[in-house]
Amino acid sequence: MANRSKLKDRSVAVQLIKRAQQTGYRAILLTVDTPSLGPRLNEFRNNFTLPPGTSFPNPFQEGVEDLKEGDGSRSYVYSIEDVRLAIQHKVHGVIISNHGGRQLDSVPATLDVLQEVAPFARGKIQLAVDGGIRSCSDIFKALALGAQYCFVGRIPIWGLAYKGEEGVDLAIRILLNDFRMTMTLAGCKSVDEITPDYLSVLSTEGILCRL
Ligand SMILES: Cc1cc2nc3c(=O)[nH]c(=O)nc-3n(C[C@H](O)[C@H](O)[C@H](O)COP(=O)(O)O)c2cc1C
Repeated sequence: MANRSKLKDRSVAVQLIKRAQQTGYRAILLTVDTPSLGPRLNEFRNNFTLPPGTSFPNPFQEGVEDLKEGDGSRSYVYSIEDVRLAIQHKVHGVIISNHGGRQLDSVPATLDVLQEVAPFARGKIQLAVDGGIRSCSDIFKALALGAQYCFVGRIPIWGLAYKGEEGVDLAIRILLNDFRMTMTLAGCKSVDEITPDYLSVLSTEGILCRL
């Protein structure tokens, strides 16, 4: 099979899922919004490449070139419709993510999407969010808007660059300690107490509303 056509071949995905199942994995996480890599100018400017000897061994033996030609047959949206489909197909959870703002310019901030979809998802499916989470108060806002989970990408990477594994551990500990402090200062004794009542939102008309 020509290497480039692999992503279009659904049987490759089926094989991967079967391998994961046989190996004992109990969950899989699917990225549905990368039919092709976006124009990542920062990565181009920084000459971002995988270090020699690193590759994507699961789908391809040969390297990352495969990702440059996408599978346009997979459509995607970034909205309630995604969540509705996920519920319909009995998916356990959705991560609202914009790949850290690296994939498509001008997509909405993930917190704004979360605010839109959370009322629809409540009680039906779990929500996680990432993209632009830089501080403990960002986590607090995400939980207040209705996320059950909040992920970070760059923060552990910065820790890694600073001091390897120890740096990652430090970055996560700082974030968690600060998050506990934010809860204390906001007067929340448990995560369940973090609700939209703690937020003020500026509407598109410039009006400051209490949620
Ligand atoms: C250098 C870098 C490489 C990434 N590679 C992938 C990837 O291969 N697949 C993926 O789904 N997300 C990838 N991401 C996105 C992260 O999983 C995550 O969604 C994002 O970094 C969260 O945003 P934040 O960095 O603002 O916290 C990458 C992010 C960075 C910064």
